Order: sequence, then structure tokens, then C-alpha cells
Amino acid sequence: MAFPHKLYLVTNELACKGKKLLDVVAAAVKGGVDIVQFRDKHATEEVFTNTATELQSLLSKNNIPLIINDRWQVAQYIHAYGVHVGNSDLSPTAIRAAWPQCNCLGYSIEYEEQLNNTEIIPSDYLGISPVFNTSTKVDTVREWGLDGIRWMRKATTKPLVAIGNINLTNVADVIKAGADCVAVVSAICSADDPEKAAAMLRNEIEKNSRS
Ligand SMILES: Cc1ncc(COP(=O)(O)OP(=O)(O)O)c(N)n1
Ligand SMILES: Cc1nc(C(=O)O)sc1CCOP(=O)(O)O
Ligand SMILES: [Mg+2]
Repeated sequence: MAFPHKLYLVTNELACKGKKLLDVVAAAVKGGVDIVQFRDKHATEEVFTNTATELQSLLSKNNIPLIINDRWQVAQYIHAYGVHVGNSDLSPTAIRAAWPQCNCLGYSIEYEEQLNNTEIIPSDYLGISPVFNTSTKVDTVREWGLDGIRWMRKATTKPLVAIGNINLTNVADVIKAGADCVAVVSAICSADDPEKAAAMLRNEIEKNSRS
């Protein structure tokens, strides 16, 4: 599966600092985000499904794919584009079996050994989890750093999505190290002007991409 996306917004309502989540997502898309993940680790199933449905409606009008974090059954129910899972979630192989129509399956890589396991095969992109330590997600194993991106670039041909404390000061290095796409929470959600923040990140990515 082709993965042409370069700037990936992962949502976090708290990080939006009082701004409405849907307004932040709409602004981010105007600025140049080309894929969005709805992530809320605490919402009830009902609230999660309602917000996911609103996002799906907003994003489909803009032809932007919506990925759902963890809750693949909600993703299937709302006809989202795909789902992102990690080591604590249902495995990519099991998701493919349960939801064959899933268009895009993302899988977090925390350990080098994961690249040798069969879960890589059904995955459409790999999340480099995390590139840099971040206060947005603290239950991480270790940071990969730029050397980790370079290592992973050599170890696999799968599209690589870098995540974790990426912002305007380090995004060029992350791309130059071999990431295909950059995923951010705070750099856009917490910005006073999310559209401008997205546009500046996108510009840096374009300037430093191989193609
Ligand atoms: C693009 C992207 N990469 C990594 C993650 C982390 O997923 P996971 O390890 O399952 O952790 P949680 O997000 O579920 O806390 C991600 N969500 N998105
Ligand atoms: C959702 C998520 N996953 C991570 C991982 O390492 O797998 S880090 C992260 C949060 C990234 O937030 P920020 O851009 O604010 O650092
Ligand atoms: Mg998860």
C-alpha cells in the first residue's frame, strides 16, 4: 500500500488548551496536515465514537484520511481509513483478519526485534516510537533518536512515521535521517495558531524530503 502522507496530526484534546478539537483539526488541515489520527485514551466508547464520527465527516470533505488509535472496532464502524496499534493492542495480523477492508494499518516499533516479527507484514507503516522522549506520552520504552531512524531506514522498506517531541527545530533532521512522515501532537495542537504551525512544519518537510 502506498503511503504518500508527510505531516500527520495525532489529536489530544488536553493539548489543545481550550481550543475546540474540531477547529484545531480543520486549521491543521488548511495548514498542510495530510493525515489525522484520533487518539483519546480515556473517552467512553460513546463519546469516542461521536467525536470520531464528527472528525470523519470533517475530514472526508477534505479528502484527508482518518486513522483511529487503538479502537479498531470503532474505526470499522465509522468507516475510518484505518487504525494505529502498538504492542499493548490487538495485533496487526488479528486486525487484518477481523477487518479485511482496513485501508491503512499503522504499527508502533519500540524494540529492534519487532522488525523480525511477522506483524510487520500486515502493517502499512511503522511508527518510530518515540524518536525523542515526550511528556505527551510517558509510557515509552526508550527514545530511538536520529540514529534509530537511520537504523530503521536501512532495516526495512516499509514507510516510516516518526513521532515524539518533533517540532520546527528538529523536523528537518528527522526527515534527513530517513523518516517518510512526521507525526505530532503538541507542535500543532498546542500552538496559538495551528494552521500556521502546520504550514511551517510542512514547509520544512518539503524542503528536506528526498522526493
Ligand atoms: C503515528 C503513531 N505512532 C505511534 C503511536 C503510539 O501507539 P501505541 O504504541 O499503541 O501507544 P498509544 O498511542 O496507544 O498510547 C501512535 N499512536 N501513532
Ligand atoms: C501518541 C504518541 N505516540 C508516541 C510513541 O512514542 O509511540 S509519542 C506520542 C505523542 C507525541 O506527542 P508530541 O508530538 O506532543 O511529542
Ligand atoms: Mg495503542
